[in-house]
Amino acid sequence: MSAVRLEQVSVHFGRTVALAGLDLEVAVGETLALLGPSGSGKSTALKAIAGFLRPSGGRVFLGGEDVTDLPPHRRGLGVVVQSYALFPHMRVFDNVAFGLRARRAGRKEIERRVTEVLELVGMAGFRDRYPRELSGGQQQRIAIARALAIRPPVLLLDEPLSALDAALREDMIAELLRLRAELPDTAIIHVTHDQGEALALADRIAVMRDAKLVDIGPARELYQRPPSAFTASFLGSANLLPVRVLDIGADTGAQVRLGSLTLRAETTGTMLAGQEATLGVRPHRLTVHAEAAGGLPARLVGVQWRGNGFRLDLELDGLGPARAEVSTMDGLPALGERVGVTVADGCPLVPAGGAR
Ligand SMILES: Nc1ncnc2c1ncn2[C@@H]1O[C@H](COP(=O)(O)OP(=O)(O)OP(=O)(O)O)[C@@H](O)[C@H]1O
Repeated sequence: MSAVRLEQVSVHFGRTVALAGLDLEVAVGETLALLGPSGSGKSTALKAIAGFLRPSGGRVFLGGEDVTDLPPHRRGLGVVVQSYALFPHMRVFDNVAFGLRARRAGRKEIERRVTEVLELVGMAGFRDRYPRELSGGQQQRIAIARALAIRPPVLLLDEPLSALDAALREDMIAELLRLRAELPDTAIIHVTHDQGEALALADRIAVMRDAKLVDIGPARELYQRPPSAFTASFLGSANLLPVRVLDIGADTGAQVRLGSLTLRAETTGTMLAGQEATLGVRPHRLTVHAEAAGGLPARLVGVQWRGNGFRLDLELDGLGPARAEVSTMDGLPALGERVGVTVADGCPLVPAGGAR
């Protein structure tokens, strides 16, 4: 049985359609990331599951039970939002005990359970502090402990790391991975617009756009073989380059023509020789060099230093803009000059439709 199931859930705010007939199923113990650009409906989907808003249509099931008409506190879920939302006047212990007290748990059970979840998030020594005496990361750990105290079968996380700085976010990703391993029966739905977070944490990723689900699948599969151009560019920032399919091999993939280059490409779905198609080329799969060295002729129109390397904006002759990532600028022509660009073999062909 699934932990969460949405059947054709729609949410309208006046004339805005925030969610358009979403079907979604999350298994017991599974971590699903809801990924998509701002305004795509991720938070709305999460709020419909939590019961914070009532769908205009469709049904929400938890553990097989129809909870569409139940208020949030009767759904028994753990919820963590971006801005910790701890009670400022309560010590850590009382914050974490809140849900248990609301459920009239006994004093001994509260003591045992709060101690247990504070240990789980590595905050056992902080039980007597007030939220203002904690760092952002520590507050977010307490918010997670508070959500887990009632042993919810489903944990809903709405951008829980977005208020944290980059280094802390890395720590918290490691923390959430550890937590996930310790809670094998808890389903987690994690709303994020950060593809790195989704790839690191999720078993499956659901990509949303304009109130709809675009693609859903195992994280690695979606990344390596994106089923749509939108997912290719959103999950991995792929350049979408026009190619012609020259030949399809049984298991060697396809041979494609990109400008003056002939390349080997991975196929998804059915492709036919002679067909026009789109190649999804991630920035690190482009190599940039002097124009005389061959490849696709282009102009270098932007250079950004990113600490661990450079991001290059290119204008490919006749093919449009593309982005590359290189570790060094040594030996590369200067900004504004002509360059040659080569593309690695093995990039995926992306089915037509759903372009950026
Ligand atoms: N309470 C509301 N009243 C009116 N419109 C709303 C309300 N909440 C959300 N919307 C609209 O619904 C759409 C989906 O919003 P939602 O918050 O679900 O997006 P999101 O994908 O979570 O975005 P973000 O990543 O920016 O949080 C947006 O167009 C938004 O403006």
